[in-house]
Amino acid sequence: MPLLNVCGLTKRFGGLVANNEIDLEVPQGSLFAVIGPNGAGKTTFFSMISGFLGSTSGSIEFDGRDVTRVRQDQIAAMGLVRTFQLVQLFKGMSVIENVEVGCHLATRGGVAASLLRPAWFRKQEIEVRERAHELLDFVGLGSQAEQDAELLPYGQQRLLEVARALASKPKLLLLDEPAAGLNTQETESLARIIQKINAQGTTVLLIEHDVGLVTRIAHRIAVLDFGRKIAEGTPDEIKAHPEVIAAYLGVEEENA
Ligand SMILES: Nc1ncnc2c1ncn2[C@@H]1O[C@H](COP(=O)(O)OP(=O)(O)OP(=O)(O)O)[C@@H](O)[C@H]1O
Repeated sequence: MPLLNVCGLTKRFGGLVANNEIDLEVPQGSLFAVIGPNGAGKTTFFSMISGFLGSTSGSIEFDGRDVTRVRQDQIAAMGLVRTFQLVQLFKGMSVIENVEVGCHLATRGGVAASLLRPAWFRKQEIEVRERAHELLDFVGLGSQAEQDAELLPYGQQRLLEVARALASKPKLLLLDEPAAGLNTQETESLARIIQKINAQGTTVLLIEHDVGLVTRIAHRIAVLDFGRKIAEGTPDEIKAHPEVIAAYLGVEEENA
């Protein structure tokens, strides 16, 4: 059974069909990518899967449950967590506090516990801090833990966003253009981090513009164009797919 099973997913904005009958099965444990030109419908697709946007028709099943009409906070609590195309960190907080907020989504507590601070709550606070440190080390930001998150260079803010998303221990991590705005070296280190996340058992679905990155790390790739899925396959199959070459890679097909 796939971890995510999308059937006939469609989104209309007035007369515009942003997603048109998209089918997608993301196997448990895979590193899956969705690519496509600007305006192809990638973000719309992600927003529907993560519950930020209602669909016009179609269905979304996650971890064996129909989540088509489930709210985004409930979907996140089930283990489907996304990052955004534009970095969205908590302002006025340190690097580690940003990750701790993510950790708290996966722990018990509430206002009463944070005021009364019973023993179990204090123990939990220590565990949260330890886990936040581990996650910062994991993405290579361990030495910047106490720094103001807003003062991090852009590439590191993106890594912090990934660490925060991991803090809630997602089953499926959706990464929306994680390499946007990164230089070659930062993209390489991000690629290694995404592979490590996947190797540790988290299923990853990413949207990317950087075809080079995607074909290097993804197990399977789906291609959107004008709201339709025009191809799906392994990186080698996608690189050789005539419709993808014509629509996306912008290169003339050989012998055409
Ligand atoms: N809220 C909205 N209202 C109206 N049209 C929208 C809305 N959101 C997206 N669209 C349109 O739907 C189409 C798909 O947009 P979407 O942002 O999903 O594409 P994308 O592949 O993510 O593009 P990009 O790579 O530029 O982010 C575009 O034509 C866009 O203008």
